[in-house]
Amino acid sequence: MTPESIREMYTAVKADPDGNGVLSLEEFKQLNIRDFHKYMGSQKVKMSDLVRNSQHTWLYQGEGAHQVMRSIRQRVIHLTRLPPEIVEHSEPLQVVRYDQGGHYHAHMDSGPVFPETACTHTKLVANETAPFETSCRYITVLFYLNNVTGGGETTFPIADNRTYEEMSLIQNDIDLRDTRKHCDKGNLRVKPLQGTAVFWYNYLSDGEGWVGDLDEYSLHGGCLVTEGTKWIANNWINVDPNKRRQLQFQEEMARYTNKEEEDQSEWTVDKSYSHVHVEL
Ligand SMILES: O=C(O)CCC(=O)C(=O)O
Ligand SMILES: [Fe+2]
Repeated sequence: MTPESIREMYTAVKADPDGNGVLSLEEFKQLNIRDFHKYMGSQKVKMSDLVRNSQHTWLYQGEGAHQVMRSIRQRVIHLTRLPPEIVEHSEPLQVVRYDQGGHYHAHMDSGPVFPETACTHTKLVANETAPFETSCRYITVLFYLNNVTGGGETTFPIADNRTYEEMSLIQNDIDLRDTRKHCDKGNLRVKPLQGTAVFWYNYLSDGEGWVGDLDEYSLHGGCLVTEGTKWIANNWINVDPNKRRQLQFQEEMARYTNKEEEDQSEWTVDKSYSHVHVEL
């Protein structure tokens, strides 16, 4: 967005009554979601211009979660052969629904990591300020939850393309990242099949047994759903390419989990005395 289009939007949704160009927390809280939807409708945003056209939610898989959620997590631990604590402290399961006409243009699930980049999952524990942030999704496990009547494949436009250069993604007006128009031209396409999954690494190895640079060949997207509905789920495994920060994060999480267990056992003792009624 340009500064002008932001100002235009603020005026349309009456977001900045004092007109100072900055949206304060108080002004944000006063926002009326209806005004916002009305404004978006009036903008006639083209479907193809949206990076994605889908809905999603998150499902907890940690301790105490439903057995189905726990078993998915266990299977991901076996599949990835990673230390369980790395998987256990990763993001929850993201469940996604695309209706007919839905898509997700080609993208990376995670960003490049420079020395001054923080990972979302470790940034609080690392307690460092950083100008950039990314989700540090080392692995993606994508589950297909249904069979899609038409379209909806997962495309990897440049998978295995050893001669890939960034410019070749857009040639003669053909943008290979456009999953509404050009899925048929990509290098690899996976058809959704209920109960199956695809699994890939978003980062290369650093050659020393740890996470290295972003793997540009992991570019992928969801093709246009031409008929029916598409349901998928994503399990992202977060690892900080900065090993020290990842280990510090794991130690902190272990401390936190142990503390919770201690609190829990105190509570159990309390509970066993709960029938004792003491008159004060
Ligand atoms: O819908 C697909 O097949 C791909 C989904 C995806 O890439 C994502 O959710 O990050
Ligand atoms: Fe993705």
